[in-house]
Amino acid sequence: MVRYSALKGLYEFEKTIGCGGFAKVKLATHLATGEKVAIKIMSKSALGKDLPRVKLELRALKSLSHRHICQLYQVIETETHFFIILEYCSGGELFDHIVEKNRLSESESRIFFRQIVSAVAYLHNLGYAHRDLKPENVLLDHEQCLKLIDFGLCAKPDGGMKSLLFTSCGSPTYAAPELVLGKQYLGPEVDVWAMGVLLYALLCGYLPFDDHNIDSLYKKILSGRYEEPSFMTDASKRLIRQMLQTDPKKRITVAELLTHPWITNNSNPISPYSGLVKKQDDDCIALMAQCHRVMPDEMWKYLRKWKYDYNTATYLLLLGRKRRGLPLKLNTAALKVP
Ligand SMILES: CN(C)C[C@H]1CC[C@H](N2C(=O)NCc3cnc4ccc(-c5cc(Cl)c(O)c(Cl)c5)cc4c32)CC1
Repeated sequence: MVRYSALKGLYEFEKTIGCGGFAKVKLATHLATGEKVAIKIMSKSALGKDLPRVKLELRALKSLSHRHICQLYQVIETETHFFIILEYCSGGELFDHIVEKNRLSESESRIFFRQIVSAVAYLHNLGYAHRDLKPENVLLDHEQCLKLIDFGLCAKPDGGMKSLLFTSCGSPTYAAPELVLGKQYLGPEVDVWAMGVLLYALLCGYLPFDDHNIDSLYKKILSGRYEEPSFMTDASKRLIRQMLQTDPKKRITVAELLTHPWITNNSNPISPYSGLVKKQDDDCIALMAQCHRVMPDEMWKYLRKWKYDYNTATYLLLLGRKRRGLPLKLNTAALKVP
């Protein structure tokens, strides 16, 4: 096990929980609170030309705060590595959840899909597009609550969401026709298509467009034709058709999804801001102030700068403990005075 000295005394590594592209993700313990975290480790030399992607992902993660988006706690950069400390999602990938249940009922699919729509609407309202939405990038936490991850392809086109993006990215199976054609495209429409593929996978247990041969896969995507199994209700079929619309201009928008009857189904429309998680909490601030031997307002003045240092991680993890009704405690040995 390589000793990462930059995290000594702050985090204790347990095991590798996944590898994606140029990153390794390890399970670790945040020593001041004892809470579990996921640490995404990237070696700068291995990143090479992908280094800007990390900067993009970090800029996105630092501005995101939503219950259905994996929360960033801390960023540690050394000469050789990036360590991105993230919310641990103990429920694993949504993909595995679907596979083990074969497929989900319409009502269970709706519960999950509402959370995805809320997270993507929040992203789009901030001018971001995820561009790599797929079941592997949707995780579950200990309460079966969904968390969107992997913002490495996240785009915030400088001209806002109207300017066109070019880089074809993400996985071909979830790629919209305009992406497959290498056409100019707008981020949000590409996310809506991928959400259509995701909802289809929830309801059917398999993908609308799939083929081991990439060219026949592309042909299927461009045709926009897919199977509508008999167990799908007419309402589900209609919604999927509106999302898997090959013409991006005719495709339903996330804003329309928020109030779509299949989505609301007589319950309240989804607010894209639901579950904002970063807020001022006096109990957590008081505990940290006491440990640092400073006044609470001094502590909050420091915390609200959101430096994503060890104190940000400690504060956000204490917030999570409080939300779960757990006692607030700190192991001061691990806490560094600011
Ligand atoms: C490209 N994908 C396939 C790579 C795999 C890597 C391991 C992941 N993972 C598990 O496999 N099981 C458990 C598990 C638990 N908590 C996690 C918390 C955060 C992230 C995470 C968050 C962000 Cl923001 C991000 O960018 C990345 Cl790469 C990962 C992954 C977690 C995780 C799933 C995706």
